[in-house]
Amino acid sequence: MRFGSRRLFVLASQHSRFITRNLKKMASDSKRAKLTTEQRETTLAPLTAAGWTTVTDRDAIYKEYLFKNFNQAFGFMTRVAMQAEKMDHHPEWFNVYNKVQITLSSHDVGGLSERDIRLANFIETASKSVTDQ
Ligand SMILES: C[C@H](O)[C@H](O)[C@H]1CNC2=NC(N)=NC(=O)C2=N1
Repeated sequence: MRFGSRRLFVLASQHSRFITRNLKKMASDSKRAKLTTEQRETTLAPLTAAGWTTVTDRDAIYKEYLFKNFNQAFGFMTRVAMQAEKMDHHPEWFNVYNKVQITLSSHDVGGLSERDIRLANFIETASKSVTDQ
């Protein structure tokens, strides 16, 4: 079978779009999937060291933050809320005065995913930036 250069160009372009689409799909699928055992070992270790614990009755992580007062707690929550909206990934949380209790889990996959790890790491940074003031 012989192809003219125009036909070859069209085929190459289609192929390249096909590859790009599949790579993107694979990347978003893995972000949406539950964490593998190996991912849990590497990504949860630093969070555990920072005080996050795994929840006993479900596949989720939890941490309680204590701030100086309500203003500081709510400032922290505001930062987290804006990031959560940006990520379309939202915490389960409870606040009384200076206390914020946070549970993270991906409802769509029924457990921990990369999005929980990313949000937890953001939350760690946000808590530090608020208490540093
Ligand atoms: C419709 C909307 O995109 C979904 O409900 C999003 C919103 N935020 C979410 N947050 C969390 N933690 N898990 C989800 O599965 C989830 N899904």
